[in-house]
Amino acid sequence: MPVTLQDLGWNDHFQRAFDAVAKPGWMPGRLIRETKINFTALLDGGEDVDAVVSGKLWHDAATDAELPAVGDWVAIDPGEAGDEAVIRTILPRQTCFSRKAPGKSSAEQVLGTNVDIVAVVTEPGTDFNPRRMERYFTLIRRSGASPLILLNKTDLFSREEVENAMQILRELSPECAIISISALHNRGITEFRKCLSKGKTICIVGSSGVGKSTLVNTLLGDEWLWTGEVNEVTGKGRHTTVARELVLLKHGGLLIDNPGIREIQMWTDEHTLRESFADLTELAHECKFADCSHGKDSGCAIRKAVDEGKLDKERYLNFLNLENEIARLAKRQKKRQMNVERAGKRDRKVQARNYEDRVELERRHKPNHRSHD
Ligand SMILES: Nc1nc2c(ncn2[C@@H]2O[C@H](COP(=O)(O)OP(=O)(O)OP(=O)(O)O)[C@@H](O)[C@H]2O)c(=O)[nH]1
Ligand SMILES: [Zn+2]
Repeated sequence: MPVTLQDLGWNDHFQRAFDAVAKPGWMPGRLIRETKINFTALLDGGEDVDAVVSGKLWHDAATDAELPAVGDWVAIDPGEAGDEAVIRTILPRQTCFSRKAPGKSSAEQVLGTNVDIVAVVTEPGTDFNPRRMERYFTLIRRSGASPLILLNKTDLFSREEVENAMQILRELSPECAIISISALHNRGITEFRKCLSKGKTICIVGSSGVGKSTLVNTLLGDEWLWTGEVNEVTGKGRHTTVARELVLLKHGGLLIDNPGIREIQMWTDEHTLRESFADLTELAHECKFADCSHGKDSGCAIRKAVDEGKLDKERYLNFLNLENEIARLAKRQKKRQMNVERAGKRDRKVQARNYEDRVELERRHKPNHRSHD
């Protein structure tokens, strides 16, 4: 059966957005792969097409986060015969999963868009860290996606150990679904699959070694459907961890297979951060001093709650660390802004010119190139 737009996550929201901008001949497509020079999009029927970003779209993007990303629904202009297909617009994103780019920059790095569920994989052993989970939840909440916790490697732990870990996670985020699994032994996978209904996009994150690849392989098995090309040597669908890719799952649902988040840093704003610690922010109003640092200051309501055992110490420390993170981020952002504002405009113009030249060049060099003639 041919792949429909609905299978790919299309809905009324995107249809309306598309109808509002589309010119005759334009087609909706979902971006499944990004390379240095172009994107691959899946179209109605499951056919894929390579497309470049329009010069205007490139030019109008104030930040990298506004450029197309894997998961985006876009309007594609196939152009005249012989033209390279062009991405004209990004249809408004329903969710955007991103983080602060690795390193010192404060730029936002988009990991995947229109993601419905972000599954955080952890395990009851050495990786187990409620504080880190808080950080994931903050990122996920900010993206607009729903969080799901997969407690993996349960085959290595006793019932009590697993139940204990589950309990801690439940208290941390009561509204979040938690599934205990063993990716290696195929346990709990059926329950996990129930979350992956038709048109729903999932993204799997977690520390290195926690079992993400094993889980993805278990999930895909030999039944994973690559609508893209097949490797001539192995006869298998291409599955690289280098590029970010979106895969259509045979039993419904889509997976954005992300090359493992090794360095999870927060890209978030003060508001979101405070929201995830709303109870502590509330409590801070009761501190004696308005500028209480919740450290050694006298009359600190938060420290009092810790001392009285009403507030978990870990959560308190996490709260303090997050405050530091906000300050560091703000400082970096400010510094960057000063440098970038001057240089940025100039650089952007050069990039755009290069980009337009390249599009033009490709057009001239590949006069008969079309992806699916
Ligand atoms: N016992 C047990 N081992 C598992 C399970 N899932 C994964 N492993 C093992 O854990 C190790 C790491 O698994 P990976 O799937 O490579 O972990 P990853 O999260 O993809 O790691 P990165 O690629 O570094 O991000 C491998 O040796 C797996 O065989 C499980 O459910 N039970
Ligand atoms: Zn205080």
